[in-house]
Amino acid sequence: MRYISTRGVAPTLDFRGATLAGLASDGGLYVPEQWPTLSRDEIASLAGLSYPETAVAVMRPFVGDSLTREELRALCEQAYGRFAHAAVTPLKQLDHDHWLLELFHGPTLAFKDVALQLLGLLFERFLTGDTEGPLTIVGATSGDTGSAAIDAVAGRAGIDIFMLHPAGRVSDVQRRQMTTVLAPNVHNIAIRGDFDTAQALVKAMFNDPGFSGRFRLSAVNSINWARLMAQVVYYFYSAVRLGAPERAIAFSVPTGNFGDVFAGYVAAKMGLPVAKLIVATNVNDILHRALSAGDYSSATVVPTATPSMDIQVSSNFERLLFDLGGRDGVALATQMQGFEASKAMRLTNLQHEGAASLLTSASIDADGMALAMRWAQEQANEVIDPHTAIALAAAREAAVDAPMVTLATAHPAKFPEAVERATGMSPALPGRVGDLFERQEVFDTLDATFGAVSDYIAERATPRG
Ligand SMILES: Cc1ncc(COP(=O)(O)O)c(C=O)c1O
Ligand SMILES: N[C@@H](CCOP(=O)(O)O)C(=O)O
Repeated sequence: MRYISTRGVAPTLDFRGATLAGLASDGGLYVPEQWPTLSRDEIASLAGLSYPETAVAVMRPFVGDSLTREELRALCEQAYGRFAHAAVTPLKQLDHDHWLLELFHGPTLAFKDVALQLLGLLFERFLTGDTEGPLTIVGATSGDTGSAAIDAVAGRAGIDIFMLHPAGRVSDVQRRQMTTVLAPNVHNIAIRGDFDTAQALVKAMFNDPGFSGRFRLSAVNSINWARLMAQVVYYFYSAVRLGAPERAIAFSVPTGNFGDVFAGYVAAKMGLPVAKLIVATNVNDILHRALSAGDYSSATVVPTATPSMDIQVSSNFERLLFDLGGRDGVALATQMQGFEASKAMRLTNLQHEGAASLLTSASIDADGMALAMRWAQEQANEVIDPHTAIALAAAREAAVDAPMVTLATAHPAKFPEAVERATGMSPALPGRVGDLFERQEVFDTLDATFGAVSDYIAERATPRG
């Protein structure tokens, strides 16, 4: 399998190369040259497989020659062996039509662990015997990617990680899950700005030839293809349990950076019968405006009780626009450069109408979120996190004639205040996070400027060999 950039200029890479590169050198994102497909029989044969076995079957075509089947199996068993539930991503039924897909049984209590536990192992495997010098991972987080990535790479040789989070805009649990990891290769930076600014700074460092020439940069955000590949697996795993390929399944996905829902799009491209993908946003609803009216124009980020989704520039939307727009890298580069300059863009008819056949969207406000939390509690005695509630609210509004799976992306104890406000319940942190509130925190706070952040990293990272 070869990987091409959405902007058409960067070199084509194999899976190992795309994983280590993170972002393409032309500013685009890597995508597979073509979508591999699984036949109906192959999908049916996933029934009864364990999560790691399903992961091997779904990811194998993407990995190509970069790993043998046995190597991939060993990495999946190791990655998913750390999950606290035997099913790794269990389904829970809420009523006749609605299920929750619980994605938060990993070490840091959010869906990010599903991909990042594997990505940490992939980095280690691909760096073994490599002589190009240590990897400098630079990432941006609105709360959950940061802790999952840090857990996945803390203490690993040959890797330094610099994680930017928006100061004061993540929950206490999220912040402490990052800042109390005191491994020498972990560097936490609170920036005076929002997540979009942090993400733009990360991309600017990749795109600055002086900086990226000096350090061997890589990414743990969903700009890294390997992240999305690992997330495709749970769409197959859950759909097969609910009757696919004989019946089509709908998914409602709480969405910010468009990574999780794009993984669902990939599953559909691979042949999984998906009735609908619901893109559920909070009031930071650029994606809802784009999908419903073709208007992808960024607005000021409003802080909400779903901080992980307080995003107005969604990285992975570029992958969708590329695929729907006929995979024309030159045209997409012009479209994206226009957006980067003006913060506004119209979808072409091809992109807008192409999206509508599979994707629908909803913007859910604080009241809608709280109502969904109470409904889950009253209906099924389930305490859900606010991000999950955004998607559940959208799922309950949607007119879709298919079993509906809402992706439960975080454990409610990551956001105790919002849960308590809506339901009166105070969810307890699972024992696996340990004495989080007793540990010492270490992080630095910086202005959200390229100079401040790149100088900070340059002083601490190891230059290329
Ligand atoms: C708990 C939670 N739910 C939903 C999302 C949105 O996912 P995505 O950015 O892949 O759209 C995030 C952040 O990514 C998150 O942390
Ligand atoms: N909500 C995310 C934002 C970054 O998303 P990613 O999937 O691109 O890493 C977070 O928790 O940091």
